[in-house]
Amino acid sequence: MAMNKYMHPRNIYKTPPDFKQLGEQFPEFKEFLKLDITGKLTLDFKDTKCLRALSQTLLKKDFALDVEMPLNKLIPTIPLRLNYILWLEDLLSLTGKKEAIRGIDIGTGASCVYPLIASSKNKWSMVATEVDDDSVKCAEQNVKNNCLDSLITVVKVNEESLLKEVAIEDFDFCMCNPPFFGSVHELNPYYSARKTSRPRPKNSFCATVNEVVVKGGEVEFVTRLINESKELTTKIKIYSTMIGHKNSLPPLKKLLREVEVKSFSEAEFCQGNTTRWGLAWTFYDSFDLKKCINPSKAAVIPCKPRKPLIYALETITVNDQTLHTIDMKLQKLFIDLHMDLKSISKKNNHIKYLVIAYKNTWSHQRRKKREDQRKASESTGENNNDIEKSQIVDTEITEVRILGKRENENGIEGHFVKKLKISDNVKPLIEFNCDINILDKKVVIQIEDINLDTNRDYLHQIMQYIKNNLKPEEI
Ligand SMILES: C[S@@+](CC[C@H](N)C(=O)[O-])C[C@H]1O[C@@H](n2cnc3c(N)ncnc32)[C@H](O)[C@@H]1O
Repeated sequence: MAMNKYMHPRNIYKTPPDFKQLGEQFPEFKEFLKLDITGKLTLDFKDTKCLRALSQTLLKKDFALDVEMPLNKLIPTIPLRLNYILWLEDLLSLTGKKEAIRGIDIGTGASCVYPLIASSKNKWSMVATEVDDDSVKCAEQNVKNNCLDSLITVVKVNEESLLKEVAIEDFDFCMCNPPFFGSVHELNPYYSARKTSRPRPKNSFCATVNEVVVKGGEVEFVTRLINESKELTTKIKIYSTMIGHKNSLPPLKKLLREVEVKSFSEAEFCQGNTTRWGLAWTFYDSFDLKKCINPSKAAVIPCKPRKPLIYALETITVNDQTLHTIDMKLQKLFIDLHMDLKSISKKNNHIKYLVIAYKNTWSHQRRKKREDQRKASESTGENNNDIEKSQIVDTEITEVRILGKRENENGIEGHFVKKLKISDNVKPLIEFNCDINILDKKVVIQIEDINLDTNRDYLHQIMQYIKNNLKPEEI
């Protein structure tokens, strides 16, 4: 139960179920309980029948669901499934839609566990897809047994497509627990030479190969999903998937950037001794998925609302060029600080950037400048005023930037980054939205951090840096 404290804050299994109570309430569960040497009632987690009894009992007790789970198929663990549903609730709340939510569960399995929980808990309408004939039959029976036919439709689909067969109408979201492994070999840690020292899994593992193994593993499976989403774009508001291995995240996030999603969000699902990950993306710009707090962080940080920091340049005279001039100056300022500008939207009197900093480049700037000048004067190497090449290599960030001075069509000189490469494994230090607005002939700059767990001091320091370097008299 090492990671239960990081479970989603609304997950009812944060406090582990009391086996004694459960046994008293459900006699069919009691027969699987054993006394351990300390006299505590326990379950044999290596026995698939015990795992199934626990999952079935929790679904009965907490969701009034009666679910058939064939022993030769994947036995769903309920705390993890609930973590995913709760995260979807958080993501959907960003869209503003509260009722008549419609979703697709790709690969629902024999239990049809996600649609059953989603529709009994939230009254969501679900289309559940599956390729395996036996699983389709069992899933349909489970829907019928729980009288949820009006909310859940099980569809037998073709292996070739993940969404296209069913995403004919519009949906609010899609979800997926993909086969995680690329080969049977990967399944058993003992087969993999690299992992011979790994302990045996604590839980019994029971599933058919097709449920958990797919050619190319989860990266290829989710790559297909991302590529299909690129074609369907706004047909589905939020695309999402579970990820079984952390190292699958970097290539998939890279692909999301390449297909130019409007925003994406990742989550960590912690339960018992297992961690899984979630990835969600959208092609809508009316909501920002980055605003969704990672459930494992929300579980441990107190949630107090944060206000954006505001700098109003009141003394300047606003003309047609003002917004553009400030835009150029701010872009140069962020680029000089080695920050990454992810998205820029420009509308009439408003400009918005998403800014990402990977290291603290804004503190002690004067000292850094003096050191740079000293190094430059000592240097005998090539130094060209127009093109400055610098290669900064540190343990975490590899950044290659070629800065060029150019004039735009309005004759305003600016610096332009030609190439900025940041390793996908590097975690941002701070991500913030920067808004420039012209309101009542005043320019207002507003910055707001996206993740609640970032150090708020950084935002204050960055705002101070902006104030020091963007003086009204210089506009
Ligand atoms: C890891 S299991 C997940 C089962 C269930 N959703 C759960 O969480 O317990 C993956 C499921 O996806 C199904 N599947 C594989 N490829 C599929 C495809 N192209 N379309 C729909 N389902 C697929 C498999 O048959 C399997 O039942």
